[in-house]
Amino acid sequence: MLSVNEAENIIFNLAKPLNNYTDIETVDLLSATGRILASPVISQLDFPHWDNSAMDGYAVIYQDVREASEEKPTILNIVEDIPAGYQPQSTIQSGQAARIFTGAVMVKGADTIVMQENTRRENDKVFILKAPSPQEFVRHRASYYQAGAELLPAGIQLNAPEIAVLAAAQCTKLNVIRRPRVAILSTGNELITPEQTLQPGQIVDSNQYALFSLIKQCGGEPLMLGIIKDEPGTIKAAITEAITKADIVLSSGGVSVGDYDYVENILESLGGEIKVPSVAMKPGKPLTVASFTTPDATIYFGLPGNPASALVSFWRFVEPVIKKCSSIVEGWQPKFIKAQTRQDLNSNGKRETYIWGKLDLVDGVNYFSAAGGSKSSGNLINLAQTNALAVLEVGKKSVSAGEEVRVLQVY
Ligand SMILES: Nc1nc2c(c(=O)[nH]1)N[C@H]1C(S)=C(S)[C@@H](COP(=O)(O)OP(=O)(O)OC[C@H]3O[C@@H](n4cnc5c(N)ncnc54)[C@H](O)[C@@H]3O)O[C@H]1N2
Ligand code: MOO
Ligand SMILES: [Mg+2]
Repeated sequence: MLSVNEAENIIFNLAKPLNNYTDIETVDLLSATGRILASPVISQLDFPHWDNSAMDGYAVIYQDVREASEEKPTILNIVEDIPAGYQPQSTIQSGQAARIFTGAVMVKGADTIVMQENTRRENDKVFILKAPSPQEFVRHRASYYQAGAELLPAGIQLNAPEIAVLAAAQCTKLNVIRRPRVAILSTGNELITPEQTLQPGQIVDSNQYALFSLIKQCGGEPLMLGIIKDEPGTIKAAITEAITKADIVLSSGGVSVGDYDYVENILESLGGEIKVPSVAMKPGKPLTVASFTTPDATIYFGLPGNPASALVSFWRFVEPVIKKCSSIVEGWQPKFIKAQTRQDLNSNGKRETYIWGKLDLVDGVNYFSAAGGSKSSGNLINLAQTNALAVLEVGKKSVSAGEEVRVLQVY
């Protein structure tokens, strides 16, 4: 059986970023949050656009006020009032100043701003009570960014700071990478939808919902193909549809060794190359990964049916693949951190074990608290309100409370 690291190498290498030229769409700025920029943005505007004042105060010539003090103020004549948004008309001469406000355009002739608190006003005269430093509180044109340089590179995710930059640069239409299309199908004769009436022996298809939500949260476009009966012909037809429509396909169930576990054989019969037949991890052992030579080089994940196994497999392997396919340049890899466990954690030591729980940051220390209740991979109830998975590598049978453990952050 492949180790988690071996499986990870194979799976992450299968994932190819979507194409920055052909796999793009144009979106409005207000729809761009979370999207991945397809091409670099260059602005023809300098930032700041003009020399301007960082304070409410007076625009002066430094040489005039360099000796100013409370005892010996420099007295200047005010020749103009400059609010923000106004284009100054005068040129300051020695002995003169202009009243100016934060963000207002710097007046010609002046080179320094004296903040209001260091002045006293008498009619059209200002008394400078404290010498400023040269060029103090002047925000110089192009000191933040020079027109023509790269403002934002391709491959970054657009979040609030980038949206602000794009708004300021008046970029209202953006080329972003299309979302990777991820098909989901649930296999199982026992499955019903959440709307149907439960009959004895049936199980509600929660995996389809969990996967839909996970795909959305990591930037993919989910395509729900529904519940598929455990019949080879039906599964084959559904998988055929899924691999033609999607970049990535996720099925759940039917990958173990039972009489109704058909997925692996069907993948092979459709020309899929089984890259990962199972993984030495708990939960998630029967994870089956195949690649197809469809035009989109579809990657197929046969996730185990047990709800916790499906989610853990998703967080460990599928989420990074969706993010890498989305063409994000940095940060698609899983995020592991060190934390102190609040309880003893146990494993049989045979497979890399993932224990779901909650990560808290208290006074700069990360603490991991394992979820209470049954650790069965059939128990989805105690997955609620968890945000992390503690990892016990093969051979590690326990970590005691207070000791350090490696943790995969999933939210
Ligand atoms: N003899 C063995 N039996 C099992 C082994 C093994 O090595 N030898 N592995 C076990 C492990 S580990 C897992 S995980 C499961 C995986 O089973 P499958 O992927 O084949 O999944 P199913 O048999 O179809 O279902 C398992 C379980 O999960 C429920 N399920 C399935 N789909 C959904 C869904 N969409 N939403 C909610 N719940 C779902 C299903 O009803 C079953 O209870 O195999 C072990 N067996
Ligand atoms: O992988 Mo199964 O995943 O242990 O329940
Ligand atoms: Mg099974």
